[in-house]
Amino acid sequence: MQSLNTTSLKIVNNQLWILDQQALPQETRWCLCPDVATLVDHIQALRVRGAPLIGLSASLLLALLAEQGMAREPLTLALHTLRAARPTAVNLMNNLDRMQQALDMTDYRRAMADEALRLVEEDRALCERIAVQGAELVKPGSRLLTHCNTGGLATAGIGTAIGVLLRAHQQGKVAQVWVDETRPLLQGGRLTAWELGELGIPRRLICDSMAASLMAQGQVDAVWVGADRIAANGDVANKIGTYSLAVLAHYHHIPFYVAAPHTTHDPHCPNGAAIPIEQRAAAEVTGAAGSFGHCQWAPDDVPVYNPAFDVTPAALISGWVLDCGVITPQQAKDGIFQRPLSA
Ligand SMILES: CSC[C@@H](O)[C@@H](O)C(=O)COP(=O)(O)O
Repeated sequence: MQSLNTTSLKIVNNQLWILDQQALPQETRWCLCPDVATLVDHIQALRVRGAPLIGLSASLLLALLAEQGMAREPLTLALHTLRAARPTAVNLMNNLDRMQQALDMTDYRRAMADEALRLVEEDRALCERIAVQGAELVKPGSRLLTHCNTGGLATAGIGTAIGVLLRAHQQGKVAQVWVDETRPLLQGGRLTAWELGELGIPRRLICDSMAASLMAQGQVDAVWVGADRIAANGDVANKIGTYSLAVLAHYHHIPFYVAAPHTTHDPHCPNGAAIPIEQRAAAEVTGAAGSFGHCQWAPDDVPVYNPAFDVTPAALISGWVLDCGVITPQQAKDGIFQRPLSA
């Protein structure tokens, strides 16, 4: 397969490498993904993460395995194993549906390579279109708040919500980005704080619990987040903590925007309650892991609740900023998300 280079995925000599998003920003470490078990482990450990990137990494690995001579039956098994790696982000399932169609073709080896690379190129283009649409909504001098990480690390392109922040910044409209640290896995504190720095976007890190008082002080002009799945009624699953930001934004009359590619939309999922929410290990909440090793502060025997995502009801969303346009609350109420969307 031809070489490929994105911020966090690369193909060199027909091998897939992922940038370890658990090691950043202290260390830039690339990990090899020679087989399905290794990639599933990287995905579950969030070394590869972000809705679009998970789907792209799985598609690229399948294409490489096909090229290396893997037969249809083991490829089908591999596809099903990858599909189950993480349950919430529907981009994984949507990408794998397309890889399944390629696998069904006579020349499936060629078809899978072409499809995986097409998915990467499409994701790059989708990010660009989201950014163009979103930047128009940003007013000059804005202080924007974002949650989790939605940038080049999480996609093949410039990102979703962070892509919007980048284009708006290039247009001179961003005074500052408030970066939620995003407990428990700190995608904001580790990844977004780093990525915005690399992009030269003025940013200031806060603990998640500080957003409310900032809003009360009038220091947040809009909230921009990504999405892992958009249901048929417009409800959105995204990183845990997103819903509380939406409630806070609503109370303080602050616009709350969701930026995502149409590949994050799932018309078969009727509403947020039907979105499968991944539950994760207690150790992520009882302590923290990082370049310093693992540090635990909670008692060993404390019971823990650790959902990786929450659901923001459509009623709290000011606009769904997609590659195919900005969906308004009225359009969502009228059922636009009940039908498939296209680029
Ligand atoms: C462009 S990434 C959009 C979402 O995937 C992002 O906001 C998010 O929730 C990521 O969760 P993660 O658990 O880090 O994969």
